[in-house]
Amino acid sequence: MSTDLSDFIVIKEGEAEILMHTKNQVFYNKTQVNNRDISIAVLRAFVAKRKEEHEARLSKKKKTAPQNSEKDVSESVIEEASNEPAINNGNSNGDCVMPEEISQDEPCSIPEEPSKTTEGKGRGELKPPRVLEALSASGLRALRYAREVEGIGQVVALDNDKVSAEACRRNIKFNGSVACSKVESHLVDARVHMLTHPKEFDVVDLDPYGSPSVFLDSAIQAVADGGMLMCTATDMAVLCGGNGEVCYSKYGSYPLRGKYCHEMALRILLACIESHANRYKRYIVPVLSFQMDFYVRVFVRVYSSASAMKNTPLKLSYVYQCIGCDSFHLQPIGRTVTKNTSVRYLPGFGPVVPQDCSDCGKKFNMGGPIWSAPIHDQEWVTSILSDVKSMKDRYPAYDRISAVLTTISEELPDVPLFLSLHNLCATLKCTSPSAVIFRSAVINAGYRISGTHVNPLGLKSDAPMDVIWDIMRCWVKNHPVKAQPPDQSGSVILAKEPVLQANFARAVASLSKAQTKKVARFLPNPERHWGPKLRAGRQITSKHISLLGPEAVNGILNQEEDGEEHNAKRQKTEDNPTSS
Ligand SMILES: C[S@@+](CC[C@H](N)C(=O)[O-])C[C@H]1O[C@@H](n2cnc3c(N)ncnc32)[C@H](O)[C@@H]1O
Ligand SMILES: [Zn+2]
Repeated sequence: MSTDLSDFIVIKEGEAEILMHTKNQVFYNKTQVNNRDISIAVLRAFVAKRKEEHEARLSKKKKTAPQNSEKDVSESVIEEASNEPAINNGNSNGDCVMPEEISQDEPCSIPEEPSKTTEGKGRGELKPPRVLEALSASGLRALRYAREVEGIGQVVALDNDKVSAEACRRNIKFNGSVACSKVESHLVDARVHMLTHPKEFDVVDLDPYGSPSVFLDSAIQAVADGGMLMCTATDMAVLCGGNGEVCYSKYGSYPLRGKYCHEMALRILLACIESHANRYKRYIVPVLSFQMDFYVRVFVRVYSSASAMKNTPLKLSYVYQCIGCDSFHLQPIGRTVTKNTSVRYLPGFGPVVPQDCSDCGKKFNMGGPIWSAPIHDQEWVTSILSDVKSMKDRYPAYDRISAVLTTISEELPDVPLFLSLHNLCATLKCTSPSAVIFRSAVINAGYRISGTHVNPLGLKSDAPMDVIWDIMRCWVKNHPVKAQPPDQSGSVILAKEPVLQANFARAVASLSKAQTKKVARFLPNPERHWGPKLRAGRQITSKHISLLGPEAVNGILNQEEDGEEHNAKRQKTEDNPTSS
């Protein structure tokens, strides 16, 4: 089958160009440029960090074993040859080639037999990191990694859909010699490939339709020690509590429908990845986790250690969420007792809340377990952000990703979930203090407070709930509310006298650094229909409209109508858009 180029349009993102069939048989979502840009930024940081760690290991080894001969050192530690890519992948990617006939079995690249590990012992070299793009569709992401990330090794792109794998191969050829030498495409079930290549990839990227849950067990086994798993989940309705039991069956956690649900989604995904890691005596360390547009994405490093794994229960908690007011409380799963030098691992003390909420008297829902340890490594975040700022032109979604990374860099790292000032005020039926006034009162009471990247109105604080309610009681004393029925949560809360006298005087730290400098932290979507896309080749049904919302579906309809046929049913949908 030869390729007629008039059937294709060329899409360029970053350094990569892909050929998209006008019939749109292969998945491509322009919205995910944010996702791909951040992934490239993290990948760049990973390449640098890995090299740094390797050098530190080398010099430590040299210091602790001065008696060793040079030869011993080179043989007993992982040595470094060159972190340069096999072929310079800067802008000299070679000319684009026209796709010729591509047979299914013909490999596009001419990869040599990949080495089993990239940090080989005794051969004196740190090889460039190997990347697995397990669910690659058109190969756009794999191509961007190969062309844009200096020091990257082989990029293996998988897809179990024949048309997608063919498109990927075509796109590899289309991107020239560097792409051809670095990216290889396989038509295979990603789970089989990952299970049969244990610990062979320094980076595994999962970017599925919907939930990644079925891929996690194999993916966690394919990551090399110290490697990184990157994982997207777009099934936000599941992760955010639409059907708690479905979330439990996929991820092993119950979601709650609080304002913080998107952060909870991130933490459920992390807890789930950790549980898969633990099955293989491994554990994760999150580097960056974010929620954007219609999905969550996490970047975690994966290590093996049976003893470090014992700490997992200390990093997980259940969440009690009051059904009457906005109070929530974390119930850690485990605790430790240290005696002299020995540490005992024990179940957590509980319950951390009484049967009825001590603020409003109502019952609690219990969600989780969630990952309650930090979801980002702030050192990584700072370095990624400054790196992104130093090469603005290389990130098509620079404005959006720098805004998100800025907000993340200011999040309190050790405070899971957040409060919504609007919800607190809705409970009390009072007018809202400004965020600056509320933040000031919290800081003046001796606690910390920050924003959150998932919600412009969310506030993270280490102040206990009784302090938060005391601040609100004091606010209401100066801004009285109309009398409400006595059994309402707000009335119960306001019936108590505050123990703490809130001080609303403006505190210096009440604005974040970004706010002070007027740096953008939340940006609107760049265009309409900035949302999820249907699976490639799918027909649109009313189920899609209810799942994705008419806005997203209308985007697809519009695209199709621009191209070709449209039927009356679709037209009808478009005539009656409602906001999603
Ligand atoms: C959301 S798309 C990937 C998009 C791509 N990562 C990007 O950035 O443009 C998901 C892809 O996973 C593929 N897929 C689904 N199940 C798979 C499996 N078990 N093994 C390999 N590929 C699979 C689908 O065919 C589809 O092309
Ligand atoms: Zn309550």
